[in-house]
Amino acid sequence: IKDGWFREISDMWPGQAMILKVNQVLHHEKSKYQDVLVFESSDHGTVLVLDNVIQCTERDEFSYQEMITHLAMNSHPNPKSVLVIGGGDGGVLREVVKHESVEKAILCDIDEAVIRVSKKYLPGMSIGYQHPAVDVHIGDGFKFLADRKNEFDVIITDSSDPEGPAESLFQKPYFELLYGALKEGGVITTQAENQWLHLPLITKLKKDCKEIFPVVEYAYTTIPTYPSGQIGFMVCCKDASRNVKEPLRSWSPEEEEKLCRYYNKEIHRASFVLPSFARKFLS
Ligand SMILES: NCCCN[C@H]1CC[C@H](N)CC1
Repeated sequence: IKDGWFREISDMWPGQAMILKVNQVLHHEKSKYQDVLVFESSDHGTVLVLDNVIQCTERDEFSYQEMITHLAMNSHPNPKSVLVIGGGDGGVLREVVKHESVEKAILCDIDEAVIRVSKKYLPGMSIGYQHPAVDVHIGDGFKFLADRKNEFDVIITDSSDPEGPAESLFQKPYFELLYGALKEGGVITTQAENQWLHLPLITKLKKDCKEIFPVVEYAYTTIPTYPSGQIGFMVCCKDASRNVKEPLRSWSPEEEEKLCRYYNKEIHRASFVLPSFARKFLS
């Protein structure tokens, strides 16, 4: 932070940077895995930063948390057991438990500091931890999955970027583990980066996933404070006949209004529609 501004400078998005005005720093520590910073911004609410990368701001986190969750949950006929890998801020859990079918929601994040800090400074997201169906496991998602077979209907990988603790969550062995941990007809979504910045990585990710899952589709959402203003998701299903681009289940318009600020059944469909420069690599 310099002269009252936070700059998200990284070699993952060379030559550009999101910059947010800082009112005050609320917390800063070196956890076992990463640098953890929380600050009050002038216009984006409280902001969580890990290793100098914006993870979420109160102003626009709902876009990412709703889309990564409901693209998966509404592509499954009856999701009862759900696993979140990463997601320590609790936002995805908050979205998962909006589905009445959920009987068990496990969250596995490697860094206890993110959970601790989110419970203290991000109440609107960490509210997800309060639901009775939720269990929290601190550990490496890769290891957690290794001995879980045929257990989950939906697995959501809400990760940071490939540079850092989440590196293994972008490689093919991880997707083999996801496949094995899913029950029949299971669905996964993963944080799959930005089509303007990471097209080669996303192309490789889709290729790897297609060697494991019969259904693999890339979708994206708009989110102002992420690099280049959007982030994508890989949506995969074990059931070859499932069209994840169409919501299998949906809320009524009234319920949608009450439950979500970004996700709706039309945007579920629209999120898979890609610009030509990306479509030729990702379809
Ligand atoms: N629930 C927190 C979201 C973490 N995902 C982010 C995606 C974009 C990245 N540059 C940083 C992490």
